[in-house]
Amino acid sequence: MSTTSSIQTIFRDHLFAGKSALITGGGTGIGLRCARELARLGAKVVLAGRTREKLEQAVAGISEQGGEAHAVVCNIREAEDIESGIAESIRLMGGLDLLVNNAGGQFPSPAEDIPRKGWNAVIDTNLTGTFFTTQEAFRQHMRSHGGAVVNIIADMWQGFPMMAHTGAARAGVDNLTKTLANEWGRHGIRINAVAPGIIETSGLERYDPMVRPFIEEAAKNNQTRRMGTEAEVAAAVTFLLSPAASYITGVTLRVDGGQSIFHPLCPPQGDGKMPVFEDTFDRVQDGSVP
Ligand SMILES: CCCCCCCCCCC/C=C/C(=O)SCCNC(=O)CCNC(=O)[C@H](O)C(C)(C)COP(=O)(O)OP(=O)(O)OC[C@H]1O[C@@H](n2cnc3c(N)ncnc32)[C@H](O)[C@@H]1OP(=O)(O)O
Ligand SMILES: NC(=O)C1=CN([C@@H]2O[C@H](COP(=O)(O)OP(=O)(O)OC[C@H]3O[C@@H](n4cnc5c(N)ncnc54)[C@H](OP(=O)(O)O)[C@@H]3O)[C@@H](O)[C@H]2O)C=CC1
Repeated sequence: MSTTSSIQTIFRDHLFAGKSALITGGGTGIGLRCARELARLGAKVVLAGRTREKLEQAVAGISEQGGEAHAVVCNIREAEDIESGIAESIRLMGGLDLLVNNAGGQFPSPAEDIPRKGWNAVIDTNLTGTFFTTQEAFRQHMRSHGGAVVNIIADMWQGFPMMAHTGAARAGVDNLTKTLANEWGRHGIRINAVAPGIIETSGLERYDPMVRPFIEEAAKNNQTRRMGTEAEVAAAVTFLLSPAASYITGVTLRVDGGQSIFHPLCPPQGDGKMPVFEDTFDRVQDGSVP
């Protein structure tokens, strides 16, 4: 497979040559950025999600940039979808070495107003869906071949006001990350997590526009004084999947500009002096760099 050499990221070419990666929620946002990075570095990728059109558009973008990508329609809230989606991914790629459990979402609501159906939807997606996707990857491939898994969670370290459901689910995944790292290390499997702060993605656009000012205000409460980029999260995920992290398992890496260490005695100030890390995927795609 050839890759488009003009795309610049922090990782060396062919880092994942011969590897197969499944990214849930890979059709958009952070998941798509991870998929593009892994494909650029030589991995075959499967993008899984519920919406075929989004997946196919994403696959076409990766193919145009010289990567090998496939779409698998799969709702991680459905046990049968997970089982068939993992089987299809293994069939398409010839294996499954890397798994990014990125599919997820929630809605803002005061805890007292969360309806049972909404609570269940968020737990089923973020906690139960993540667990059974990982279990199925283990049963169908990783138990006998090893692998590396990264779970995407969130900054819920001080609780998650207005998002009690996702706070509980993501804390569960943080704990699962440690349990599975302990249980499956003997099979050559590493499992880690990444906990993003507030990241500028298509996902934020799915919230009611009335929520946007709150998100922008909240995003100043970190040492960079800005939202994170998809590239900054994807770089952390890629590192944890790579051989450079071969002695790391069971950890959660916070990619939040220091949001989760906010301290009232020294709150973030100023305009933010830390540079943004951006790759050049978008600029190559829109033609602004060759
Ligand atoms: C006011 C201040 C708020 C401040 C908050 C600041 C927080 C900033 C930090 C942000 C950090 C995280 C960001 C992200 O993760 S963005 C990326 C993820 N993407 C999303 O979250 C996408 C948006 N969410 C959804 O798609 C849905 O919420 C959901 C996760 C539930 C999945 O939807 P799905 O389509 O699968 O399910 P349904 O639509 O059938 O919904 C099932 C039931 O869920 C309840 N529900 C859903 N949406 C709402 C809502 N907006 N309000 C209340 N209840 C909701 C409801 O019971 C649904 O069933 P019914 O429709 O039958 O009633
Ligand atoms: N952006 C941010 O600030 C933060 C994001 N995160 C988390 O990062 C992850 C990626 O979010 P982001 O890229 O921002 O947002 P997106 O909404 O763009 O990504 C979520 C993806 O998950 C897919 N998805 C949702 N539900 C399911 C399901 N039941 N089965 C399969 N796929 C599903 C969606 O596709 P489809 O709807 O077509 O199925 C979509 O592609 C999410 O888990 C999110 O909660 C965490 C902290 C902060």
